[in-house]
Amino acid sequence: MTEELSSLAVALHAARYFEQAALSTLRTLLRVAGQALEASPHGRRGRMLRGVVHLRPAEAYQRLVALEYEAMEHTSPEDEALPPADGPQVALLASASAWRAVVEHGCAVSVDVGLGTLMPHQENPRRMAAPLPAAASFTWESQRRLLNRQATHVCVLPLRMPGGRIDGMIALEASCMEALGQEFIWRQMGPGMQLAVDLAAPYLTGLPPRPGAMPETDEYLPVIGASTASRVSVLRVFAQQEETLLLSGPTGAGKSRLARWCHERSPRRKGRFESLDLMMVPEELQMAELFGWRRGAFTGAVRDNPGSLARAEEGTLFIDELDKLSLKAQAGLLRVLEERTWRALGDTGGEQRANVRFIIGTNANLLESVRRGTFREDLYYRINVLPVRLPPLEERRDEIGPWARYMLTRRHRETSPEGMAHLSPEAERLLEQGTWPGNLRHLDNIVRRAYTLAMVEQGGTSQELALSEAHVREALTYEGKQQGAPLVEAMGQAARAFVQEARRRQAPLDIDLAESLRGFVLAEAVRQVGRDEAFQLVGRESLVKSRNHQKALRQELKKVEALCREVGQPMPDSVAQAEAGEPS
Ligand SMILES: Nc1ncnc2c1ncn2[C@@H]1O[C@H](COP(=O)(O)OP(=O)(O)OP(=O)(O)O)[C@@H](O)[C@H]1O
Repeated sequence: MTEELSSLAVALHAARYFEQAALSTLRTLLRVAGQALEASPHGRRGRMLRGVVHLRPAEAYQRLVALEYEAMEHTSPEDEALPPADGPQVALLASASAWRAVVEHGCAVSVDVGLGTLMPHQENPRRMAAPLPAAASFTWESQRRLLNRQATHVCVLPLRMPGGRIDGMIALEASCMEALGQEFIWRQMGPGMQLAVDLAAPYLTGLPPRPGAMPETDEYLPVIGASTASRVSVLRVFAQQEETLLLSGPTGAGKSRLARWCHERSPRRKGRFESLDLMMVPEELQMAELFGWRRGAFTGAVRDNPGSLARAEEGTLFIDELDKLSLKAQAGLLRVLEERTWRALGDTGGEQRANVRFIIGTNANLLESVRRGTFREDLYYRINVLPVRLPPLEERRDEIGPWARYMLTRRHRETSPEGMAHLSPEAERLLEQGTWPGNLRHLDNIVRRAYTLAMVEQGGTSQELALSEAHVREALTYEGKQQGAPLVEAMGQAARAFVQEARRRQAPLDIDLAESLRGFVLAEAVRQVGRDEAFQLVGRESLVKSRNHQKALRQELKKVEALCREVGQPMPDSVAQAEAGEPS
């Protein structure tokens, strides 16, 4: 092993790209494991299959590299013609349960696929005293997928960073039917292999990806910048899988479109792509929207309705803004994900089987929601199988220009299908320097507004259109004015309503009751983002830190209550919910 480690150190030192470091590491691990297997009692019947490096810092996939044991001798780390990062071989991913296990235990884990067990190697695991119970964490899908590719035993080693953070894992797969249910070779190999992985970890996380051919663009993903290229390569692999894909990223970053792109590249592309945006569905209707209903299931259900799940049968269901799912509907979704069966509301017949691939979108930090108790931990782990984070536009500035040009052409073709639109270099530069809190949606809005200004200037019709810096500048200025206007106007309206009410009444309406506006604002913020975030949103994070925000909320809501009492109106729903402490 010492010799292997020193040649690995030399190879890592020479590596310029992540892929080279990954292949050198896999080659070392597979060679050492292959020799150990040969020398073991299973040597005659067992064989090594492959290794896969998964780089997933901060809970999101960045890169993948796989190496088949058989192909090992034909590739060399010095070879510039490295295997494609998104070749079919990488599609053979290790189990999500294995990821959870290495993160929870902080050490290597042996997987016995036949038994469905995950055994941490260390006697004194980081979090749990006992090995993860098989049924609780190792799913039948993982088991089936591994067995389909002959893998009976898997060793998963964490990519540990200084300080204990785990930024990925390396999975080694072997086939040995005879050893099903038995201690395999991994445990005695573990410490040596972990040393190799610890040696490689800084290179794997620090080296840039190999600059290669950019992934192809298409109508669903018309722009791919250098910074998103490696994510797109990973997504190309994930699109082919059946497991749940979790797309996170800020609002307007393009998650819905990317979900559609994945569907179009999946074996389910002939089926439907169904989208359910939970932001648009009130909590009490979420179960109904998801599962559909039978006539008479509830007041107002006058006819059957199939629901999103049934509509997506044989296709893909994209559930956006998942953090808005109520705890009750979370339980329902978990059941479908685990058992693949469901029943429409009010249906007295048998359960239906779901043949659907799920893609989940969220701009919230779900792990944080788990900590706050508003999102189920078991559901989180069930959907965190193939997580990919879409960065904000700020982190992919190289894409701003190409996106703006694409959006301009797209807008122009809506009016002049044969027309040509041109974005001046100065206009492009101005856009590139801008800040885009609303990401691609925001950029699209500005381009559309600048386009309208240019059109007006050019008399309303033009086959050839030139968008100048002045148009973009004006569109941006207009935006500044627009942003503040609705708020000021709405406050004015509230003031008018207050005065009108005071005039209408026989008794005066005390102006101090106008302070209840603060309560309305807080209740609305709680409804939109939850209690802790609501206080941060309105600049009162210090109250959250000192844990005084519940009390402050109660005080503000009391003023709303006083106003409602005074004018003889019931409390609005958002206020009543915030008061009842219901999660938003
Ligand atoms: N692939 C794409 N092709 C064309 N336009 C796109 C694409 N991706 C994003 N856009 C533009 O950005 C806008 C936002 O994209 P999208 O709805 O996919 O973002 P999102 O991350 O799902 O946002 P939210 O979290 O608010 O639902 C689109 O309306 C469109 O203008």
